[in-house]
Amino acid sequence: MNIPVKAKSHAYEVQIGANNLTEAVKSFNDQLSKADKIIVFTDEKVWQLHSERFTAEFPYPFEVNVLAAGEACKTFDSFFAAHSFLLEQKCTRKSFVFAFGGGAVGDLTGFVAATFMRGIPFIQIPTTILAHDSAVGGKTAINHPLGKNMIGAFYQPQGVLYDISYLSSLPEREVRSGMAEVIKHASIFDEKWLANLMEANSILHFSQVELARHLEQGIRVKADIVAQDEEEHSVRKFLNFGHTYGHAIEAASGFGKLAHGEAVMIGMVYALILSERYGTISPTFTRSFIDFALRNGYSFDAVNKFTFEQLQGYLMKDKKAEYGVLQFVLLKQIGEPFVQQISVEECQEIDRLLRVLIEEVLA
Ligand SMILES: NC(=O)c1ccc[n+]([C@@H]2O[C@H](COP(=O)([O-])OP(=O)(O)OC[C@H]3O[C@@H](n4cnc5c(N)ncnc54)[C@H](O)[C@@H]3O)[C@@H](O)[C@H]2O)c1
Ligand SMILES: O=C(O)C(=O)C[C@@H](O)[C@H](O)[C@H](O)COP(=O)(O)O
Ligand SMILES: [Zn+2]
Repeated sequence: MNIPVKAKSHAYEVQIGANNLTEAVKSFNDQLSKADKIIVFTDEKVWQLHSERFTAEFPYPFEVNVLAAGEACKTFDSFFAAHSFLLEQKCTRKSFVFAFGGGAVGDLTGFVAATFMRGIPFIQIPTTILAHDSAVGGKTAINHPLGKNMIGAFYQPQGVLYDISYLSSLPEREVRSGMAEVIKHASIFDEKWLANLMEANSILHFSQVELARHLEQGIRVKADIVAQDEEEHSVRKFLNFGHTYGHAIEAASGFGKLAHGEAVMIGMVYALILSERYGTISPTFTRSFIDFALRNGYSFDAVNKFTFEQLQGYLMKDKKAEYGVLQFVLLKQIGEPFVQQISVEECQEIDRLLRVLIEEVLA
């Protein structure tokens, strides 16, 4: 199935299927047959698991650059090393880059492609559930120790080739992390979809067919928003639901300690408590959302490792903040997101309420 992403700067497709890698790569034959070099960026875990299969299925000669797994590859050092690799390989503007891995590989590779000789084409080959989100929409970045995704660019891939048969090797923790972004897409888009997820016995053990349905739906939500607002001046902010507090917890923990989706789940609960004050989300719903999260193995322990004061500096670096005032994505109701300015005092009050609620639920 092909899902169009009509971003203003460049329109492309997400080709999603099972065992579709070879065919999907071949669909770029016109461009790839003219490339002077094809480079694949991947990470050490993905390569250890899938190098044999990938090499057999990838229909062109390529050179591979194996990065450190996880957030460790979203650093300035690995960004610089990736550029060195491309230069050593004598890459030019006629070269073509692939990102074969999860969101970390995709974000790093995209930023390298955006900046190498001021921009060369790249294609995303996502291998995680989470990357149904990260591979689409052209946000590329590395982290700065002071904040998440602080150095980056909007740079769209030429295409996204999603062969979900590669997801079967994901450990449960990464399934959980990835499903948090599915829950985010459902929360900002469709009450029935979220209810369906919340009613599932477990969101960690969907069949391939069910999982594909959720991923396709998530990609459609994202593609539709990116088509309206590629560079996050308006509705794209909605895709940041759960990320203001989530990114603060993720950064404070030290990148890679919490998985991105684990942090976003905490951030979504924070945003729901805040939403109770501005719309029709009820405390009962928030409580049922926490129960749903706990049932599926999400943890809120990270919150109590930090004081609000320790999180505040990271919160204030949220990219949506304007003139020193935080903007949160809240829900009027499920499926109806909006952006609200929030004072630091209110932010601190919600942080306190979150801690009380966690204690109550876990008691
Ligand atoms: N650009 C965007 O729009 C966007 C959106 C969401 C998240 N992100 C970013 O994406 C990153 C998180 O993405 P992620 O969770 O995919 O991270 P990841 O790339 O770190 O992958 C998570 C872990 O799973 C392993 N892995 C990957 N594929 C595997 C497979 N098929 N089988 C077994 N193990 C596999 C990786 O080696 C890694 O250890 C964060 O840096 C986040 O900021 C970006
Ligand atoms: O695509 C977007 O826009 C998103 O916000 C998707 C998020 O899931 C993703 O984590 C994104 O990288 C966060 O962006 P940031 O601008 O807050 O760093
Ligand atoms: Zn995210």
